[in-house]
Amino acid sequence: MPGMPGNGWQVMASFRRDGSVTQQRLKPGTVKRIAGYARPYVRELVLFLALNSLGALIVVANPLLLKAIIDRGIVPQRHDLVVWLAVAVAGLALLEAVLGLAQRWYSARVGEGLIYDLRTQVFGHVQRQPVAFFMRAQTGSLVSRLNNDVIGAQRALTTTLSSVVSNVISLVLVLITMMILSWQVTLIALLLLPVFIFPAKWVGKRLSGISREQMKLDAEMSSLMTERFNVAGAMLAKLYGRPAEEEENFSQRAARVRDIGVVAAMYGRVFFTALTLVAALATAMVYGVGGFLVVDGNFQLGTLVALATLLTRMYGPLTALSNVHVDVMTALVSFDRVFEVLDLKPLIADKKDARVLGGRDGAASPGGDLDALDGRGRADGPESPASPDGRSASGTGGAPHVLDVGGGVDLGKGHARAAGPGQVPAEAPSVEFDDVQFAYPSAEEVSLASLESIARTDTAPGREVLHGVSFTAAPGQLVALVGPSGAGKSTITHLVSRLYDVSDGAVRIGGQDVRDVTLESLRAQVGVVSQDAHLFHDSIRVNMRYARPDATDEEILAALEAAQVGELIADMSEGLDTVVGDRGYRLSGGEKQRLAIARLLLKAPSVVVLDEATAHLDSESEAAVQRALRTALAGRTSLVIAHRLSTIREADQILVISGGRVAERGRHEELLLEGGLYAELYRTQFARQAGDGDGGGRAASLLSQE
Ligand SMILES: Nc1ncnc2c1ncn2[C@@H]1O[C@H](COP(=O)(O)OP(=O)(O)OP(=O)(O)O)[C@@H](O)[C@H]1O
Repeated sequence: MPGMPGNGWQVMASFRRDGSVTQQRLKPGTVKRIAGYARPYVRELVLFLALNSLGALIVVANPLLLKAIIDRGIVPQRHDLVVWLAVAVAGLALLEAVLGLAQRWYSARVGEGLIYDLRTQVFGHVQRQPVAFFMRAQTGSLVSRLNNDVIGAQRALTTTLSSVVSNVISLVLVLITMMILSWQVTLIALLLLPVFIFPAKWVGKRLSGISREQMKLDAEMSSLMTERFNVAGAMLAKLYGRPAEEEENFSQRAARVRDIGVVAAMYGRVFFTALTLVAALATAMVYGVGGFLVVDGNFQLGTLVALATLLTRMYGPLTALSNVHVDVMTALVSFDRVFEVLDLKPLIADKKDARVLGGRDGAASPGGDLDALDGRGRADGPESPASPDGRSASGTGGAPHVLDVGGGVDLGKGHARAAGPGQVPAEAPSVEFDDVQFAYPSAEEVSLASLESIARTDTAPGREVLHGVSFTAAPGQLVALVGPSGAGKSTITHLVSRLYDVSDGAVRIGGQDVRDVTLESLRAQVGVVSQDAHLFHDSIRVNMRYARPDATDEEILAALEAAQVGELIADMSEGLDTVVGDRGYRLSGGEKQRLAIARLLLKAPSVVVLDEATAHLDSESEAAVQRALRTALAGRTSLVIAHRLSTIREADQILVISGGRVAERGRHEELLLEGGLYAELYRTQFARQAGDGDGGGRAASLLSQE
């Protein structure tokens, strides 16, 4: 397009950016930190910028060659020179093409390399955040931080840097050359510039506002779709929704997206047209004024053509540079936002001198790096850790993974000690809560306001949820937690696997404070099965191996068998290769929990934390889950949020939790006779199960004796 600045689209993209970023304050040291990321790519960056500068030289060389062709070849009618100069123009074009490819190679290497570095770092760091972080942060914002901001950050080093460097160089060269050729014409051309720059700035501002609005409307429309089209949302819409109203609601949002799209397109076109028009007008003016001078013999024809060509290469860079501060700030702010995530210290991390849980020597983990989940070598290492009293502990290191436990374990009195050798961990540690106070961490401690959709208002420290909870689960004991909703049962279980840290008091496993041991060794010993156990969208084999990567198919099948899902898997045509999870084979609630129990058996932890499923299961699944649980709990110290009468009846100790305190404790029959909260709970929650052949007949009769 004649008079069209080569990088018109790029210029427009720059004006679309949100100009308000320039008001943001960067954290001190951001630029220095970015330089740290650029360091591994210095060689590529230098070569890239050198190639860019060479490209800028060609921008000027080309019009000068045209001038030479006209003034030295065409006008004096020198055929040889015309041919040679034309060949030179062609050669230059070829060189430009090669330069372009080389530039792209280096910019892609630097850019993609940097994206890779940042992305893997952010992923690793986010993974180490406590679960509280994920409860607050919106998955969408988090993924966007991993994608958009990381990409925005790399732009700082490639696109923005290169456009600044090449625009400055080419602009300086173009202006100098034009001045040399004719300072009068150059001045006239420059006079036209404000005619464009000011309206461009105005349209640019409008454009960036429209772009922002467009993104917001797009996001709203997408989230409406995501919410309505996920399984739970679709189900709710089917049961309660009014399709006509849903459609109307959606069409209103889509219409706003459509309308703003039209406005954005028109503003974009106006901007682009103005840019092209000014360059074309300037060209006309140069030809008008310069042509006059050529006719009068004051000016060579070639000079005129060179000036007109150079002119078209002046407006693009000038306009781009007039908005460069927005580009640079956008890129820097992206870096800042990525750094913000990287700087969020994980609330739960290994202490510098963290020991291996149950470790014989309790040696400090290597390196002592707060960020690193160290102690790996020890946890999986050959030395078999032992509990403090010198007995060999299991779960970490040398825990036997033999799963020959399908034969039914007597869960009657003393069930915990019923496990034979080689079946389950030989010795389980005690679990002790010592005057535990706990408040959920405040948002400020665990999250970033910018990752939450609604502005964070609850910066106040969380209200205390547990008040002086003390109890001890002796090795191999089954402790059942019961209590009204919101009493703090789940919270207690979260503290065992250190999903959160206590505010005061201590949680000890085998006598060791969980805060003093490595997370890796802690999680190797503590197995958790939640109510709605999550399975990845992958094969059963992969899901099972998540618990123990080196498990053989035989071991997996044995675990499945012991968890009462062996038959189900055997009936599947693809066996262990069957894909389960969100979009895979649909498992029932009971099957899912049994699969999770199988995963736990494979892990062979010595402490089990379990939230029994409340979902109503038919009596067959119920019995199967119950059998699976017996296997899972045998010989292990277990803390179970109990919803089944059979479990609480078998518990060595029942803790009745109420309002964050242990209100009552004892065995089933003792507590029933006390006639307190437990008896009340029994009446409202569990007595019903007594009639379901759950072995609660005796309990029911006890109650009726009151
Ligand atoms: N992530 C959280 N952040 C802040 N407060 C929380 C969080 N989770 C739970 N709470 C609060 O802690 C208290 C105890 O909740 P918890 O989930 O432990 O109760 P629960 O006894 O397990 O209840 P349910 O039987 O209904 O699951 C409740 O008042 C709840 O509102």
